Amino acid sequence: MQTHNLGYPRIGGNRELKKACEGYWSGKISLHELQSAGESVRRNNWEVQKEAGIDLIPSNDFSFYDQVLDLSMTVGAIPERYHEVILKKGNNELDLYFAMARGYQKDGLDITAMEMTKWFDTNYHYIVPEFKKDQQFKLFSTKVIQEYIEAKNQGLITKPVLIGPVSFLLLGKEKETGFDRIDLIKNILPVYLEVLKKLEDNHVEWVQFDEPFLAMDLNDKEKDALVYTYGEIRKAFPDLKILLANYFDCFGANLKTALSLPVDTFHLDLVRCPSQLDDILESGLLKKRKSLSLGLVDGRNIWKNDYLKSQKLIEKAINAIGSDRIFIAPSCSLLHAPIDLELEDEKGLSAEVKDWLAFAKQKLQEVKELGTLTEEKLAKNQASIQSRNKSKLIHKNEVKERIAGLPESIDQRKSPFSIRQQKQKMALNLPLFPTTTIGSFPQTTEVRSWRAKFKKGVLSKSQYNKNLESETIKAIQWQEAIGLDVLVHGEFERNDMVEYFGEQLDGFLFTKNGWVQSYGSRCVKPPIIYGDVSRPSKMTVDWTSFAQSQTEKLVKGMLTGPVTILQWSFVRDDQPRKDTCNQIALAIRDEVIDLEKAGIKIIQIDEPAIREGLPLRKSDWQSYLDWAVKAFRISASGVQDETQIHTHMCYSEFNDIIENIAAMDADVITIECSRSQMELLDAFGEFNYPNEIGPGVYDIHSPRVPARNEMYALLEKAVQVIPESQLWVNPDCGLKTRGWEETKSALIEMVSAAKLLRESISEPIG
Ligand SMILES: CN1c2c(nc(N)[nH]c2=O)NC[C@@H]1CNc1ccc(C(=O)N[C@@H](CCC(=O)N[C@@H](CCC(=O)N[C@@H](CCC(=O)O)C(=O)O)C(=O)O)C(=O)O)cc1
Ligand SMILES: N[C@@H](CCS)C(=O)O
Ligand SMILES: [Zn+2]
Repeated sequence: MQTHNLGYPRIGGNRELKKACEGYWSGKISLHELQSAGESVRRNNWEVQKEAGIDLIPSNDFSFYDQVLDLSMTVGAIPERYHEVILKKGNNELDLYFAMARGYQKDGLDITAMEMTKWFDTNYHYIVPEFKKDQQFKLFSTKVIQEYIEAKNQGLITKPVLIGPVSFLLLGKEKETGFDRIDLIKNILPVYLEVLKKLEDNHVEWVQFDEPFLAMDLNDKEKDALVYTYGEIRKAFPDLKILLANYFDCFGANLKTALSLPVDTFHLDLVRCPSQLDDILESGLLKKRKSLSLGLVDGRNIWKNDYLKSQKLIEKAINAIGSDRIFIAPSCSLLHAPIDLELEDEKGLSAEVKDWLAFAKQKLQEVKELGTLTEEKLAKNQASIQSRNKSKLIHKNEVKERIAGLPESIDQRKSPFSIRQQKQKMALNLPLFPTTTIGSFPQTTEVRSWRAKFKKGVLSKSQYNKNLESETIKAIQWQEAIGLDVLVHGEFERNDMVEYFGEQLDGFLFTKNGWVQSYGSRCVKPPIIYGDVSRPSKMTVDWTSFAQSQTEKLVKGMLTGPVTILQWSFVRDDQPRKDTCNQIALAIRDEVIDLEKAGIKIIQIDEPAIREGLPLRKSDWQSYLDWAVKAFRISASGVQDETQIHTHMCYSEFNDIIENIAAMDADVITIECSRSQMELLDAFGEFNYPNEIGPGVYDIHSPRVPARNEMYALLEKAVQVIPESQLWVNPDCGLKTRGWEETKSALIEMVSAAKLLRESISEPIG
């Protein structure tokens, strides 16, 4: 048996790449320094994998921002609006690349960024490729070849990783009507062949093609595209060894097509879909000499692998096809795992708990050990597994009893929306097109440094709180001054919208350095849910009440919803996710009720991850949606009719789940909309969505400041779709990643756009 890896985290053990990119963007470091930082991350990653004894190590899994954007650069899918960036004096390929990712607002240019969306059901975001009807492709960036040569020069023959052409096209978006992007397969394939030729010239042995759309529902045309693609690649490169990777779910109905492809190895995610090993072995469709890559080590979670379970799957495969035809691997790229458990000290994670966990580096070790499993290693592993199974830390009777005793009506508001809306209009007295923001204000270096100093014990708790109070007061005063209608406290006390709650809830652990890339240079540190969840005390009431005490205007309470906390944490795997979600929902429900008791009249429960949590196959959607929607409703329904519940979602397509969003029955939903020019709103209009909506008019992912008329134009589009009495005005998402200067300018413009709209509505028609 051989071992291989599908991809390694590229942020660097101490987030070196994040710091280098941000340094380059702010002009603090040179291009050369940025490139050296990249080189050093790659060298280190290759070393770590080599030391772990992995046989086939990936290359081209590194990226300065996103692997899908890298591929858009490789195949020259560069939208026209960026062509000017190339021409501007002093700009290099990376400047163009970053302009596509982040927008470009200098040298007299003002270019919006490309859209960003979720990578399958993960919390990683990719930059959406843009295609036109007559889209031409040509080899533009040779990064994949350069990185292969770079590793080779370091004495390592790597396995370059490329997203396969079918998945690449499907990940993208048609930017004009009248064509289907999968029809571009014939145009794009020659560029892949050119890349493979260059790799072959450099004596490449293996290439990994990721085709994760194999885990989704594919139509016949898409399946035909797969057959065509890999047939052509095989024709052109009869000797190239090809590993075709599918992950995040079963091959399902695509199994027959997949196994017919002329590739050498099929990678299976046996964590998400262990039953597919039987399906494949019993199908009789696996041709002689084809091998299987068994994705046994969970690339999406942090629990130690259960060697006994893995051993059973390995033995089954060996008995059927022999060990020569087997690779051992993680289930997917390790991009989604934190890097190194050894960076955690005992103060954060107790020795008992640490023994239950494996991060990316430890997962490499697991892959290696599974490839050569000895009795001794198995016994040691089973001792850890038993220690976790039997631990007293995990179970809390009072939590289980509360869940078991919940009444049927636990997810019901007192009255239907139409009645609540009237009562809320009376109680809140808001103008037409109320303006608000989504919660966070800039998390400046200063705010973060206070927290860092407080955590290190350099700043006292009272001084830390005083600093946060003064930041909150400034934010409240400033919001009042520019005329926003519903204010927020700014979330300055929060490191992250999930981690902050994880730190306060029982049943959660958090790490010091367990960073995972979320998008570009932005990382998150997902908490670990290891046991039954409960809320030992109020989590947000003090800060919200403090903010409310500073103003006569309404301050919106700000919570993260149960599905999002679940989705953005590493979740225990010893009970169904639904059960864990309900426990979190009750904790949030208690917080909502406490906020109401403290006099807070509007409470937002963010659920940006509801869409992302959808299973990949439509047939599995409804059972997920049923429990996810119910968990949100449990969290939201403990309040009086007059209390207005908001929810917020970003990076989501809503068309196919609009009924379920309506079933959440939030009084107001704010959604990200601006990058898609309000396209996302159509689903709400077509469905006659009954409750109130705030479509985002300001793209908060880009440093560019939208002008009043730009936002006004978006609002004009919105009033075509949504009745006036239901429409709110707000940015796409929170403003924590932005600086104050751009935030202030943009929000002043936004308020002014809302005022203009009010004026235009009040003028008599004709
Ligand atoms: C809304 N989004 C979120 C997602 N997932 C989450 N878990 N949280 C989210 O908010 N998914 C979808 C989107 C993704 N968007 C984002 C947006 C922004 C970030 C982000 O800003 N990440 C920060 C890290 C945030 C954090 O935890 N900050 C800590 C400080 C950590 C730190 O760097 N400390 C420094 C010392 C600081 C100093 O001295 O100045 C250090 O350790 O070296 C905190 O505030 O305490 C990022 O920087 O990447 C993520 C996802
Ligand atoms: N309240 C959060 C939502 C992000 S999705 C924020 O404003 O950052
Ligand atoms: Zn958001």
